[in-house]
Amino acid sequence: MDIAKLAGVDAVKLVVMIVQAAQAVRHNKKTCQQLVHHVKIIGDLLKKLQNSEMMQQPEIRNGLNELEEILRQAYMLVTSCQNNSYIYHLVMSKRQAEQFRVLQNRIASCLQVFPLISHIDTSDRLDQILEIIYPTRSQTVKEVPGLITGCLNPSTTICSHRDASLKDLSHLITESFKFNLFQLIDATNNFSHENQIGQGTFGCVYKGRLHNGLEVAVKRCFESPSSPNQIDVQDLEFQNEIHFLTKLQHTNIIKLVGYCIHGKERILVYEYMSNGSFDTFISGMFKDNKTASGLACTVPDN
Ligand SMILES: Nc1ncnc2c1ncn2[C@@H]1O[C@H](COP(=O)(O)OP(=O)(O)OP(=O)(O)O)[C@@H](O)[C@H]1O
Repeated sequence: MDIAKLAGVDAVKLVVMIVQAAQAVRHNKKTCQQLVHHVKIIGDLLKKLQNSEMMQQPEIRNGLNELEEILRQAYMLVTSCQNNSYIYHLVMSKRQAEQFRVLQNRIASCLQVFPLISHIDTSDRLDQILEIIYPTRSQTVKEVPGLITGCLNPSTTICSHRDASLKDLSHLITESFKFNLFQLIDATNNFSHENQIGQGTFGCVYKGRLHNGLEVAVKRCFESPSSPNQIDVQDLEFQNEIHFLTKLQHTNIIKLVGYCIHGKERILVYEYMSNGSFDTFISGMFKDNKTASGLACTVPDN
């Protein structure tokens, strides 16, 4: 097939075509399977992002166009491996090997960009949620507890995302909630076993008391895995949680009091909930017929 004939085919369709084509290859079977493995990952990620409004943004579209171009080449390469001719294989094998190498590199670079795209997408969605919760153009952060030295001045006004860039906003907020590690060591009796009140997927939770007397639940995240990419993803998830909870201050949302980043340590500090466990609290919220979403929050009915 001529590559020009693939011009209108979108990325998801190209992924399907590549997977099918790989089933009929005669040469380079193993290399084709490796390529298909990565192409399938891309396909799954694309399906997840498909309905996101962000996919229509010009900079994302440009990236997608490039991705489609890579996938078209991948399809052509895989179909060329279906050729049965021994002579063809002999003549082309060196060239194909080089093409596979180049494509694998380009695909690997694409895969590195996905966590970033997904991070931007999550931030966009959070902004949309905020818009529902706080429809006013701006709001004063009066409810943010003034617990830490250098905490936000209560009169500080946070503009809505229409007025300030998300980057500036999240920087402004997250900087104001920072704890240092020693404050948390002090609060939790050096993360002692006696202070441990639970454990979740991401880390152990300790009961603690801050200098000002406030009881807190301190979630000390498990150490990041050693692969550099995985650390990036885990850090993005950590930042997302800070970003999300610091922006959402509502009576039915567990308040994030602060966070700490120190070397490999990633720690989140929440208000302590004395009225039973986290699960009890969540099921209680459901009994109230309120909507709950991902991070155990409820959204006002109005
Ligand atoms: N703010 C809090 N106040 C009191 N106890 C808490 C608080 N947050 C967590 N806990 C306790 O720590 C346990 C673990 O909580 P964590 O949020 O880490 O995980 P989870 O939500 O239970 O599970 P997962 O992380 O898998 O979603 C909870 O079951 C609860 O007993």
